[in-house]
Amino acid sequence: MLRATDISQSFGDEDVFENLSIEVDAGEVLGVIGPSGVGKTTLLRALALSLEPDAGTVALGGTDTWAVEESDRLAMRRRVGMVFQEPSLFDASVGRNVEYGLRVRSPWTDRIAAALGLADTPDAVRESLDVVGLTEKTNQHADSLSGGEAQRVSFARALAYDPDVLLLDEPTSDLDPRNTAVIEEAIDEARNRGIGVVVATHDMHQAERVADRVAVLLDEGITEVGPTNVIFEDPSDERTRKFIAGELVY
Ligand SMILES: Nc1ncnc2c1ncn2[C@@H]1O[C@H](COP(=O)(O)OP(=O)(O)OP(=O)(O)O)[C@@H](O)[C@H]1O
Repeated sequence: MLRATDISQSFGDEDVFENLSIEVDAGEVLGVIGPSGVGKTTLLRALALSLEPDAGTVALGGTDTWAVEESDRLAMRRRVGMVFQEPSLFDASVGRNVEYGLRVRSPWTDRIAAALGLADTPDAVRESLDVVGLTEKTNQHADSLSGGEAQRVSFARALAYDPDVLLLDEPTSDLDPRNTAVIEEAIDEARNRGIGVVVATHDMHQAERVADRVAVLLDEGITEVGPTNVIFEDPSDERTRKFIAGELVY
């Protein structure tokens, strides 16, 4: 579905990663774990097509995203949803915030819907808010939400437009256990819908709970990628083993 091949990125004289390859399939959750500052966010920005890597390719559905016209790349970018560590909602209702991802409504379609007496909230908005347990807050203003609820709305917004791939950058690092559990269930639901999900997290337990496969990103690049139970119980790379055991000090 989404595949980065031999990508390299540096900022000034700092190499973030070199010749890194990673892929996520439809309907699988890939965890990316690694210490803070190792380049998880940079990797996700490359996968989101918002950063063109210095070298290598990023292909979506087999098409090299940086070899196509800008307009085609923009269309491809819309097939990749992203949820950041900090939720950022607009100055509008919860429903409007989620609906933004759909980009199908306009004042004109609003007027038609009102004239015909149709429901004001599109099904995709209702269903996405249902996944994160917030349908009852559809008409509430976004600025009245708690941080955890705001993050759940950010997730619903990304889910609403049915992306092929969903990239989550430390989606629950500021959340309490209850909101974290809701997001993790929503990740499950995204997988069930056939979406390829990449979750970057420094919380190894979260990766163990939600991921089908895990990639371990250390200073040397990706030391190992494999099924979650193998990475946590029987890694083949010594640096992976040390990282999982908490023996690598950063
Ligand atoms: N736009 C940029 N310009 C310069 N340096 C950058 C830029 N983006 C990232 N970096 C540097 O690249 C390195 C990797 O950063 P990145 O945010 O990708 O790491 P991370 O693993 O996501 O860290 P964290 O878990 O703390 O968010 C850091 O040293 C960071 O300072």
